[in-house]
Amino acid sequence: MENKTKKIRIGRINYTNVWPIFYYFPMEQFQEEAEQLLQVPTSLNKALAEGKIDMGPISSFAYGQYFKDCVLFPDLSVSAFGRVNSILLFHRRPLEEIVHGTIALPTTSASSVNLLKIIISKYYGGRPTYFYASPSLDDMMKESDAALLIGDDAIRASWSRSGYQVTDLGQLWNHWTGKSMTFAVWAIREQALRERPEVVRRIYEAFCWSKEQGMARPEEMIRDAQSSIGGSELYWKQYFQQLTYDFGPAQWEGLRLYYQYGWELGLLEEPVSLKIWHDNSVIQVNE
Ligand SMILES: C=C(O[C@@H]1C=C(C(=O)O)C=C[C@H]1O)C(=O)O
Repeated sequence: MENKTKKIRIGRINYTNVWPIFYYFPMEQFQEEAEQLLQVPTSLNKALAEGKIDMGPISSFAYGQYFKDCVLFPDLSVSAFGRVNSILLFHRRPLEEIVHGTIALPTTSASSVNLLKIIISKYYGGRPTYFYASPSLDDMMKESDAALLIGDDAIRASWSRSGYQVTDLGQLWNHWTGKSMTFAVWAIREQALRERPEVVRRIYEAFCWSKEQGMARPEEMIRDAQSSIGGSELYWKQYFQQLTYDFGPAQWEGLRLYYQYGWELGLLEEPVSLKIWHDNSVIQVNE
């Protein structure tokens, strides 16, 4: 029997990058059954770990930390096969020269912060000093050689003519590995899945429907992004087109490599297994 009194709490990342999946999400259909919490990724990661939300997008790195309690939904993610345009490292000198320097990391991110650590360690042999800071480029750069920004903070900073060199981490990952990188995954706590399988299935189907709508008619979403953040119609059109919202074998392959490196470098405590929801059962992806 489903426990019908308990609402499903859905997290929502407060960046434009999730709009193609959330923009048309019919929340009004779930008024009695679900509620939404809008936060930056690290707050949602913590909320999911503590059981304060049940499902929604979290940092892919956070799934690597809490995978024992969670399952991932197929076909939903924020990924890129190359450029992301909103996971950006700003640096004063060429990358090769700053990999032993001081790098400021945003408190909002888990996936990208660890992606940067992996790339610098694995591919540049660097050992920088990292420190965490609020996502403000000017403040971050006061005492560092480089600063990482994600989401809308990165987009705004990329328009600011700061004079810094800019490296796109999605592009860098793809350059070194030839693979896709997944930044956000759609997770569900296994407990919620056990307690409310039917409503969870309907919410998942509504997300898939919303994603189809977002892909098929992005015009209103693009106008909305222009008026709330700025930028041209072309900018947003390309931004949403360059991101991938799927989560299938190509994304799993890139993510598995990311988790493997994360484990090898001691960023993750143990090897991560990818558990994917399928029609109310769970499939383990090994290869
Ligand atoms: C593509 C992005 O990915 C985001 C990056 C995250 C992270 O670094 O932890 C988490 C969620 C994603 O939405 C972005 O910030 O633009």
